[in-house]
Amino acid sequence: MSTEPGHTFQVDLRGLVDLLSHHLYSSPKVYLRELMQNAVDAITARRQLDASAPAQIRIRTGVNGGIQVEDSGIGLTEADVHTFLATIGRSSKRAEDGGLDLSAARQDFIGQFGIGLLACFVVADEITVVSRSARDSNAPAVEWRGRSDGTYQIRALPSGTVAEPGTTVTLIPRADGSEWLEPNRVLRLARHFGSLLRYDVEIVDRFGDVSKVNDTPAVWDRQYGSPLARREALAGYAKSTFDFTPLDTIDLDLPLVGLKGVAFVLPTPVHPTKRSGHRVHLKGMLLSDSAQELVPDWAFFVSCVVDTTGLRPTASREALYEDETLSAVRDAIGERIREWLVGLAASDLTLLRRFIDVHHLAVKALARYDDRLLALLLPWLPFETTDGNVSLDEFARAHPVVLVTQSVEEFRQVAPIAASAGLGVVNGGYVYDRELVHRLPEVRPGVTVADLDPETVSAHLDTVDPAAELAAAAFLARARAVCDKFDTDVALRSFQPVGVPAMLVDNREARHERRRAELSADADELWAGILGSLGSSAPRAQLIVNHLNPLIRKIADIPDAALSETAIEALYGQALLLSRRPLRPADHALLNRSFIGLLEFAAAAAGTNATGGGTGNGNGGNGGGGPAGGTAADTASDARGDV
Ligand SMILES: Nc1ncnc2c1ncn2[C@@H]1O[C@H](COP(=O)(O)OP(=O)(O)OP(=O)(O)O)[C@@H](O)[C@H]1O
Repeated sequence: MSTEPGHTFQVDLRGLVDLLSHHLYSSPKVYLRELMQNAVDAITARRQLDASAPAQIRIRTGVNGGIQVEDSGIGLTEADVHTFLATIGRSSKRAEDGGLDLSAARQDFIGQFGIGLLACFVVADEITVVSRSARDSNAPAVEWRGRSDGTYQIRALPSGTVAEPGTTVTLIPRADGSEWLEPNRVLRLARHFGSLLRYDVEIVDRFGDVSKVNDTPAVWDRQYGSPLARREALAGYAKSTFDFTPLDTIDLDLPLVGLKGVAFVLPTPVHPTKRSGHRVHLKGMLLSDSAQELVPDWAFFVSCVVDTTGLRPTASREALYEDETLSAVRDAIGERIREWLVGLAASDLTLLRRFIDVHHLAVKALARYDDRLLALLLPWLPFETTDGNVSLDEFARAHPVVLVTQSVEEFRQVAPIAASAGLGVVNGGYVYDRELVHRLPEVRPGVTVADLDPETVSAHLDTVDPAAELAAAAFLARARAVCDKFDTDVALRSFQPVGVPAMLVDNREARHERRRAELSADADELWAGILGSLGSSAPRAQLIVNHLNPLIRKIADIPDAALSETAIEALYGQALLLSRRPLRPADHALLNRSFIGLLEFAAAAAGTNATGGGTGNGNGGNGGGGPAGGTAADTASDARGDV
């Protein structure tokens, strides 16, 4: 068997550069980060040989329209250049075997992938590296000239050309890259990425003027005259960096991953789904100003800025690599934020109240998963209740039985009536609220929490005396017959406010049950069977008619059956509208029918009055023109057909 000769992959560098520029990096600006990072790493490497070696990084702008980055780092021999610089994917900063096991990347270096220099081809057609090694003092200085088409030249320089070990990288811009190398832009970018770099970087323009890049030590590491001065400095930093003055600042310090920084508590509410961006520096270099993975989801009320040595970047170096370390860091930062909240509850109630005012939604989201926080903060959280917007503790003191609605509309409709009957109701319709209120007894034993159901409301409303109930018997029987069609019971009660003629109390379970029954009626045999087997005996809705309401008293006295039925349908329809629940087609038909029916009666009564019939209320008898004789009812049923 003959063996085919082996071949080597060819790499089209232009294609690779396009790939990086358009898909790996978010912007061409990263070229400067890569250059600064290589310079810092080179100095780190040299200092490992000689702790007193100079640490200078100088960026010269306006050099033939491009830039020059000089460092006093470890430098490269000709062999190093071939091995590391001219081989894509090879890096001197990984384990000795050069493998891609990222966990083996040496702790001290920022780079590790061996592709960073390629980012320079996004803005430059040609990169020149002149270097002299600090490892081998006899090795000549070397010049490498690489082009974006993948070709490079290398030559040894005459001795004496480069006085000191170190490296100088020169970029000459591409036609479409010059804006990124323009002096002011370079200064801004260098400060953006390099403010916390551990070695000083300076920018020298073509007039020789020098600007500083670093802004170290980090604002959280500086010495201040007093805690107040520190607080103010941190607040000033948040203002200039994030454009807000924080409610408070939480120090972050996780020595195991060399992480230090601060979490700023946002002064305004944010939507729980909108996660704030965090500024993450890796060994001083800014990795991202919008990293989201750093804190747990629930902590959406902070924006952090941190510098860490222990986390790893993705290859684009614009996000954090998701691994166990990152997950542990996230948990630890979460724990720190939780401790801060616990601390507030113990020692700074004013700030806690301000925090809860702004972020109660966040805290509610958090308390669902965290029993300790639940115990600590649930009593402080505000809820919409029949006593107004109050904390649960305050509410539970006034109401040993806390009733909670399942929806906002249920609360809107029932709350005033329940309140006047002495019931304490919490609006459970907002996100998390019902779940949290139900957990109150865990925190405050002795308090009872129950869902508000139709029976509870009607049981707390005043019953009417037997004589009045008897007098209304005919009306009630008719009302029950009418409402039975809508799976609704009818009860007569006295309640406040007097102005409400009737209310419909219902719950979601009952509504689902009715919906299921409707579907099962319309479905074919198989589905009807399945839906039928899902059925349960959910409570029926209840139309509670207010005996104190003057209109009800009048309606109860209407002798005419058709008008009385239309009036009952109208009452039901109005209560339905007040309940603000979604209307079904049958509900629309009912509203239409009763409205048109009432208009018919009103028009007929007006006609009777105008012709001088003199029958008083115009709906009392079956006499000529009276609507009850059939006209209105017929029209109403016509209307039913139209819908
Ligand atoms: N200023 C410099 N001084 C000394 N060596 C350098 C310098 N710049 C680059 N190198 C060498 O070239 C190699 C490749 O650099 P490159 O920026 O492409 O990748 P890297 O820094 O190793 O990893 P990353 O892709 O994560 O940046 C480096 O590993 C290093 O050995």
